[in-house]
Amino acid sequence: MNHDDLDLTDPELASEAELAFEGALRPKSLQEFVGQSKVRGQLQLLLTAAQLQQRTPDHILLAGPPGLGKTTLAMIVAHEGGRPLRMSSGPAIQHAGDLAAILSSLVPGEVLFIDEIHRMARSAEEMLYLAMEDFRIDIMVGKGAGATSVPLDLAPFTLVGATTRAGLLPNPLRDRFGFTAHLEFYDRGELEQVLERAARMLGLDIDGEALAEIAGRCRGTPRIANRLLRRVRDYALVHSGGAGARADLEAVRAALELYDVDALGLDRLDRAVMTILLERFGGGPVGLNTLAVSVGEESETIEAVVEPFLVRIGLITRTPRGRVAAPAAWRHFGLAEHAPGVEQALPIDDL
Ligand SMILES: Nc1ncnc2c1ncn2[C@@H]1O[C@H](COP(=O)(O)OP(=O)(O)OP(=O)(O)O)[C@@H](O)[C@H]1O
Repeated sequence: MNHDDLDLTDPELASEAELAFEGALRPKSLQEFVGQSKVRGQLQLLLTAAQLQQRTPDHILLAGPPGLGKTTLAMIVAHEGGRPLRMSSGPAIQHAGDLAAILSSLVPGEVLFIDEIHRMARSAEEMLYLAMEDFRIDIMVGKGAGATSVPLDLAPFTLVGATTRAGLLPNPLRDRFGFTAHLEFYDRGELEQVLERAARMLGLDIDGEALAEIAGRCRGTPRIANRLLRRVRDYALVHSGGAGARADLEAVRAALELYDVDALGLDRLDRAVMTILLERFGGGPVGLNTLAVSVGEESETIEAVVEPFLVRIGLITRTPRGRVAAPAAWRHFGLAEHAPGVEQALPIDDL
């Protein structure tokens, strides 16, 4: 993917170069993993207990917005226990047979990571229940009246599921995870630590003020922090005439302005949602589906990717009657609250 096509603050996008860079940057142990201290403590306990009892750790569900470290944690779970890791994703498992092929080839103790587990086919989900509980699956042989089910024992494994929408998982699946970790957006101090580490690895000489500025504009998300840092590195490199990458506050501001990353780090979609909410609906309340249709996006994306961050930074609130813009939103967009002449909100479609 070309950098020009990449929305710098979209936590779901990643270019090929970026994926390679992410791989190099991924912390390899819980100790190196920055932030999420509660989840880290919980995971450490779960892994140590399993090690003491010489068994495979319980299944783990990682829930939270994109780019907060779910894949990284899955890799750490495997790495800390010295176990092999198999990676797959919900959209790649469209039939029970796809899952059967993966499960039946796992080696004892293997960690199976399924990203976007909420997008797996229903028939596969049902197969997974039995596999998680009894390390067994039933394979259907033949068709129609002559079909029989043949049980197949599996090697004990640990499933690590990742989802941006824990609420979409059926209860029987959710209940089979021994532990659910809810990942939170990172605070500025944590993001500065992520950035400091990445800057060292990139060979970028950057001061504290400059790091703090990037930390404030990356949507509380390490993936975006690392991405912005790379653009700042490019800027610093080019402006030094290739002499060496050194960035200060001024360079960071100039680089991020060039890439349209505003002071709060809002991306195009965030801005589109906020502008519609403020200008067309007079600040709300407005239903999620109406908002999604108005910006031409799936309501799932608005709910899982856009909204959590806007709520977290206090630009919108969720009320029983719909989404409402907070006073800070009017200020950030330089608009007078409940500006005259706004269209009347459409009927509230969903809550
Ligand atoms: N706690 C952390 N400390 C340091 N770096 C981190 C941390 N969390 C994530 N990162 C970095 O952020 C990038 C994205 O992380 P990761 O791929 O694990 O996110 P994710 O939640 O799995 O995202 P997605 O669900 O979109 O795949 C990686 O480069 C990783 O190194």
